[in-house]
Amino acid sequence: MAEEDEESTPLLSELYKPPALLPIARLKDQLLYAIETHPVTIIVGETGSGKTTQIPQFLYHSGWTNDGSQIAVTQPRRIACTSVSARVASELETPLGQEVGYSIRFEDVTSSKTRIKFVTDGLLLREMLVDPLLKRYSVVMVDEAHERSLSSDVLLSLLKKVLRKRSDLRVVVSSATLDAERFLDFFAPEEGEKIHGLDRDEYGCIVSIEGRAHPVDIFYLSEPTNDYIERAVDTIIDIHTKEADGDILCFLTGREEIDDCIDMIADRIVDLNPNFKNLQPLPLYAGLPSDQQMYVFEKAAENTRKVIIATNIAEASVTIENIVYVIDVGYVKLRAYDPILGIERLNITPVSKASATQRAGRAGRTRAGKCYRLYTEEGFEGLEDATFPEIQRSNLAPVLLQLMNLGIQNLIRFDYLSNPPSKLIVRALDLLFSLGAIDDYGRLTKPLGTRMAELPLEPMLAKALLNAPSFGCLSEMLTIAAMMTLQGTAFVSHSDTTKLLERSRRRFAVKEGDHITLYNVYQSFVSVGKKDAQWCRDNCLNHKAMIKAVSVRKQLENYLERMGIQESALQGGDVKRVGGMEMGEKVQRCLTTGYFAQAARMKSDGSFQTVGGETTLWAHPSSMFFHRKADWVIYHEILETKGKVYIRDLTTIEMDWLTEYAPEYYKVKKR
Ligand SMILES: Nc1ncnc2c1ncn2[C@@H]1O[C@H](COP(=O)(O)OP(=O)(O)OP(=O)(O)O)[C@@H](O)[C@H]1O
Repeated sequence: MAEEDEESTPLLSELYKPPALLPIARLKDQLLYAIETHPVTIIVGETGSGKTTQIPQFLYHSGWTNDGSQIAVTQPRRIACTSVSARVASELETPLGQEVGYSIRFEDVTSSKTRIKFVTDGLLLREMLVDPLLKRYSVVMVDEAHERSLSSDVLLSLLKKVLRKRSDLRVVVSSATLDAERFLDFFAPEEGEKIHGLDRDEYGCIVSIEGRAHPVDIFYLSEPTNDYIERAVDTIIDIHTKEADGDILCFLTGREEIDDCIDMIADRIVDLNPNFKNLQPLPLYAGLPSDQQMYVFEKAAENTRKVIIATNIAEASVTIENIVYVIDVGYVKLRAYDPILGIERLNITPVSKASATQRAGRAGRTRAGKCYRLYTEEGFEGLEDATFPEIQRSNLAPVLLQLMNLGIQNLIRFDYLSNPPSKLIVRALDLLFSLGAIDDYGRLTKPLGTRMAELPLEPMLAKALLNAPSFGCLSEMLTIAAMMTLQGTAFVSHSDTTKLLERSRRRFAVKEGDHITLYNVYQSFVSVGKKDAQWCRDNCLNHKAMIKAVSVRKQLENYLERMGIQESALQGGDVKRVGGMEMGEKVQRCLTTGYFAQAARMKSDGSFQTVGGETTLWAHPSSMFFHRKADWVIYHEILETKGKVYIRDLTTIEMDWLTEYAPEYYKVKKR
């Protein structure tokens, strides 16, 4: 740290005693020295050694924020930001949002006092649009870098550039695997080069932390299983009936499996001896509204054992108190984007060793634990070391748009940690070009391209929203965009309320499709005064999610206002339904200008066919066109799961609009 801070640091630093049991406590001075003397420090430590919660506090107490700067700690997932920031705030005995805060898309719980900020890696990338050198931060810690999320990979590349311009910035990369050398090598100056007077050996260092909070015993199957859900249920019941107290965390791959597993547990509880009926299953997956995600952190009722059935969102950084038993089925659902067909596939894939280690690490955090791997030890040895980088299997359009807005022109030769396949880059550039975000020379257009990059929405939705004033439907599109950011969490669905949910969906439905239906949901919510939780329950709506939509809509409106985009219709308070042809058609046309590349036509059997006819698609069960007839539609999302390609959020359109709003795109397609 700078010399003028030194007088105040010893005092502060001595005041702070990290939890004595944590292995990282022994390395505090070594760590602080490493960070002070090297621009880049790579931390390799066992799970639970204290990296995420302690390093930011060490830095805070030793003066890295004395001049008003902040420490950013990035996480690949929102749930890690919210839960770990709450933990660090409580260790520092300060209310969340004061000295310690978090920032995730559309939710900023920080203040002018905030010094330690947990932030999703994607959001920190966005911050760079307004603060390209990240000047407000003295240290950026990229946590869970081994997960190789798309945003954290791109962030590392940009941090490498920023470090060359800022000799005062420190980057800490925390990784759970032995990939440390690779990260170090990525940042280091070339052989013979010096940056800020430092050569290759002086520029970065690796600090390893041995040991963990409490031991975890690992158990394997002697024979592989061919039904891991059933095996997981057996294991849960075995633990519950035979093992000492302590909650259970079981990793499955997705929501459907989680729902099945919870149903199977419920069936099994019926047959259990009355002494063992005290088992409380709780789901945890990304699509669950955030207040429901938070239930898993609450204490179980007295004499009750919690069993949390989760996807890999609970895999890293989070600590759920009292988890003693972890069950790992050994699989994860990974997204893989097909650049030829433009489809995202959700493939069930074996986990990597790094993931398996992280999963086991969710036990043994507050006491000794056990991890049951539902595969053999040989199976474990055969796993890949680390997860395949997301940048090599994603739709890159959103991130490339942001990179271009940061002034990075040559996206092919950009300094990636792992190069994305050129097909992915080409597909993304094609899409951005057809949306009008880039010109013939691959430069961002002004103002459309830059505005699309600035809006925190994916490019097609951003384009439709920006086009709304010209159709006279800005107010409606703002609402629709806000509702789309809820990603399907507006309606609450439990298997026991399916019928009720269908009835409620029908109440809001209009023939134009899902987008305007969501608009009607929002308008009805506003018309009952926004506060009525009972009204939401009666309509199978999630009250918290609806409140969020109101806040998101306001934030989007502010973005547009800053861009000078307003519309007289924006007075608010208009609760008239937009089912009538006139406004409906405006919205349909406006959506077509953003989503023309995702158009399909319904066939007589109820399936859909893409424009080129290459792929058969099915309306997702959450869409009104799961049951109803349509002709041409545009859709928001396309996902293949278990060999079937689903489209979500559909709106009907006229075929002619495709050539009217995207003549170039459809000319090329016909050839
Ligand atoms: N919410 C919490 N409640 C109780 N103890 C906690 C909580 N959060 C953290 N801890 C304690 O602090 C330890 C270190 O947690 P931390 O998240 O800093 O570890 P880490 O090294 O970053 O691990 P990982 O890479 O697995 O996230 C835990 O093992 C646990 O003992």
